[in-house]
Amino acid sequence: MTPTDQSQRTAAICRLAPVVPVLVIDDLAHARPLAEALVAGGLPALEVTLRTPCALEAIAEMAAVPGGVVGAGTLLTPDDVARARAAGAQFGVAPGATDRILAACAAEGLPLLPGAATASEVMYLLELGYTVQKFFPAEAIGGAAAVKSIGAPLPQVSFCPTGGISLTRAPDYLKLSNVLCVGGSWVAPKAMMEAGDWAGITALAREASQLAR
Ligand SMILES: O=C(O)C(=O)C[C@H](O)[C@H](O)COP(=O)(O)O
Repeated sequence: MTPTDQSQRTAAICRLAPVVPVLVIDDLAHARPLAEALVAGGLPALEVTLRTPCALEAIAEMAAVPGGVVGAGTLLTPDDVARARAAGAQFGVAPGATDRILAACAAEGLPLLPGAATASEVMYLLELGYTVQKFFPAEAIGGAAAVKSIGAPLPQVSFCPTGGISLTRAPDYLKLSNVLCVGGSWVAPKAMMEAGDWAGITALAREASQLAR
């Protein structure tokens, strides 16, 4: 799968809603109700980070939830890519980009949202054909002002800024012409998951899904 094809696919996924929830799932039993709660609130694209032992099983459970589009985040190795694909991930997200990760996603046919934090990183990925990228860690590297500035010389690249973004920060990004959506963990707080407060998570998702772009 070429980088151009991958970018077309990730652009479509990013356009599904203004926010892609970034999920850290510690308990496999949370996977399905969490996905159902977020989809019900209007956030269909879900990024499950491969940071917990049950993450791959969680992806497999969540992939069966109607209306959801489940991807794997924190892809760090080619093995992560292969296992995410096998679990049913429909897209991948990485905090940065290495040649090994890029090659693995191309070989596995997994559309990747590769991470970039500088103009040089954005340009490198653009040369390869990745026109949709994650801007990470967004708040720490200049926030919406940095995304806007990079868009002046590089308007052909669109971003999903992620990292430290909240409901109140999101609008600054979403009004930019080079932002398709933002990623964030705020819609799935650990305490609400542990309390089984799925209605509360649906309410957070609904609030996020109604952000203007
Ligand atoms: O796991 C990845 O692939 C990452 O690149 C990191 C995540 O995108 C951030 O951890 C988002 O989390 P918040 O900053 O809490 O919204």
